[in-house]
Amino acid sequence: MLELTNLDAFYGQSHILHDISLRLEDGAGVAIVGLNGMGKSTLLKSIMGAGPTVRGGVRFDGKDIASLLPHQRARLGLALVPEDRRIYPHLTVAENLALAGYARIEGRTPYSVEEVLEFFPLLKKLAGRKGFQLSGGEQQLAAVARAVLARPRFLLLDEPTEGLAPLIVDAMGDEIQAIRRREKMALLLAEQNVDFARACTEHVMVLNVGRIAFSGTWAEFDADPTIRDRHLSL
Ligand SMILES: Nc1ncnc2c1ncn2[C@@H]1O[C@H](COP(=O)(O)OP(=O)(O)OP(=O)(O)O)[C@@H](O)[C@H]1O
Repeated sequence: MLELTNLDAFYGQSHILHDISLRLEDGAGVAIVGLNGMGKSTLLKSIMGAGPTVRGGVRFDGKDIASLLPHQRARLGLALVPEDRRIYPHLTVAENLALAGYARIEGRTPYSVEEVLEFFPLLKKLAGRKGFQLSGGEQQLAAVARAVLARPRFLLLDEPTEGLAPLIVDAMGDEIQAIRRREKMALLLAEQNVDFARACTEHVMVLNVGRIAFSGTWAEFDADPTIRDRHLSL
């Protein structure tokens, strides 16, 4: 289980996240929604220990991991796919995936490249293509697949649908749901696309200027349209 208690995050003097508490049980799916600049990416990076300065509790299976380096958190089973994708442009899709096989998670055997390509049929057709020959959406799929290959327990996805065509968004949603079911992989998804987020998760948290403005199930979120109007409309 991943647990944040009274977490604050800073970039230099800028205080970005305020008093965030969150529990993500094994296998659970939580979406973090909110407009641009509300702190979604900062929250994921804070969990990974990759960027902001963090104050407060970050616990994994009851152990304090707040002082661990990102690669040490990765070895415990946390995986972050950042917004900017970072696929190696001069390696093929299959080679990009193969690299992830070296990132071992304690107690887990990674999938083979072939197995992961079976989970992502769209990528299978592109296995021999180099990173720079892929569309933005295909690169994003490859980045998600690369994270999945190591079989993380907690997958942190930062706006995977940003700028993608609706067909790829649908395919990605189906694939993420299928993998979650198969692996019991927990998902923390930062998203602006509420429909995609709803399809992939069971719970939702709304961030507003670095604070939790709402936390509940999607049914609770849908039952009160003022949440959406107040926090998700421009
Ligand atoms: N490296 C940084 N240094 C200083 N401030 C930053 C840095 N990265 C983000 N910020 C600021 O932190 C705040 C939260 O940004 P963050 O990227 O977490 O928001 P977000 O909700 O993920 O937005 P988006 O949907 O645009 O990615 C913003 O005010 C942003 O300008």
